[in-house]
Amino acid sequence: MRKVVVVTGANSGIGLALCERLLSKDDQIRLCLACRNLQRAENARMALASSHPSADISVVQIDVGSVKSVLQGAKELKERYKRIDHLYLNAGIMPNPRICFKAFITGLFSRNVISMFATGEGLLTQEDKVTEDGLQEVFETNVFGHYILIKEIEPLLCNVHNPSQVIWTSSSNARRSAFSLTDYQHSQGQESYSSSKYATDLLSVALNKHYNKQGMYSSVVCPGLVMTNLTYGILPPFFWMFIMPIMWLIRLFTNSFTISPYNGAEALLWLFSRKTESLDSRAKYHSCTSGLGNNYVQSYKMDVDEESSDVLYRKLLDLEKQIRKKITPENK
Ligand SMILES: NC(=O)C1=CN([C@@H]2O[C@H](COP(=O)(O)OP(=O)(O)OC[C@H]3O[C@@H](n4cnc5c(N)ncnc54)[C@H](OP(=O)(O)O)[C@@H]3O)[C@@H](O)[C@H]2O)C=CC1
Ligand SMILES: CC(C)CCC[C@@H](C)[C@H]1CC[C@H]2C3=C(CC[C@]12C)[C@@]1(C)CCC(=O)C[C@@H]1CC3
Repeated sequence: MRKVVVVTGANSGIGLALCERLLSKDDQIRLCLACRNLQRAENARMALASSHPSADISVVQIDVGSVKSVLQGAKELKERYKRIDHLYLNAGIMPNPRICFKAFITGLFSRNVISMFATGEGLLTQEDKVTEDGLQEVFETNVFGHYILIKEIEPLLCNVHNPSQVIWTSSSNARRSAFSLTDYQHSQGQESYSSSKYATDLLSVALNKHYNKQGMYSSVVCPGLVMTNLTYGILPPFFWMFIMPIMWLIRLFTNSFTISPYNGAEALLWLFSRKTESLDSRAKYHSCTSGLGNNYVQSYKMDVDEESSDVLYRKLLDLEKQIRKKITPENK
């Protein structure tokens, strides 16, 4: 049976590099690019098809920042496939990022300098906004839209005899102190990205608790620091090009400067061939690149506790109910 792989945010950056690497590994897969912009998705599909002419690559329109769009996209997936073997939840945003240069300079002369480069902790703030669904945009895009997608295509993912994998692109920037269960959408603070990635980590643990017995396994990946449209929103491309020699130098001290989308996709690709039984529910699988440019995967225990993960999951179930009522009032 040909494996079905769905990737959100597949038209650029890490998502696109993952698709390219998946097809190079196994061009018998049925690959579906789940993207919000059909033109960008079609361009990506054509680029992938030109290097893998015999591959089965299709597109589905899903804007994870809109529940209506997720419901419509999920309906199309259910019409098209009987099951989904690997669902990569990769789409993500970091809107209006700002660097705190004071924290950067202070960090440079502190003993936490390596960890600062690896996680970006305390260096960035973002400006969030409210979507048409009435949710915080970063939370809806990075977490809730994907959560609804899983719920909608649950029958395609849950099979005890043939388990499926859900793989989240999280981040080393996920931080417990940026997240609060009383403000899990992060409407109050300025670190919505960090908060959303921590929520991803908590949600993945909860999904394993609720779905492993039904044949669905969730894992979390950190791709490292990668040059993509997301990082070009933090500093312009010419600046990153200019400091590239410094980045290679920093790579001698931290393996998290993966830099290219190809390298960043390492752990995502690695998980593709893992047996579900061998996965650790609480591990974050990191793409790593050594000073000499060699790629490998390292797993670290996540800073999550079961109670917080349960509480968040219950809050998401409640929010799901509310949103579904709002969108389809006849179901009241
Ligand atoms: N770059 C880095 O250093 C790191 C990135 N990550 C994570 O990796 C993931 C991929 O990001 P990256 O490749 O870096 O950045 P890109 O901006 O290149 O890719 C993000 C992808 O997500 C898509 N996307 C954004 N919003 C939506 C939406 N509402 N609905 C559907 N798709 C959407 C984008 O589509 P469109 O082209 O239409 O905008 C794009 O395809 C993200 O989750 C990010 O948080 C994690 C750690 C480090
Ligand atoms: C000399 C240069 C390397 C200076 C760059 C300073 C900062 C802009 C960067 C240092 C660590 C970076 C980092 C990210 C963004 C850019 C930095 C803060 C991320 C937060 C990007 C998105 C992620 O998901 C994780 C990254 C961690 C490291």
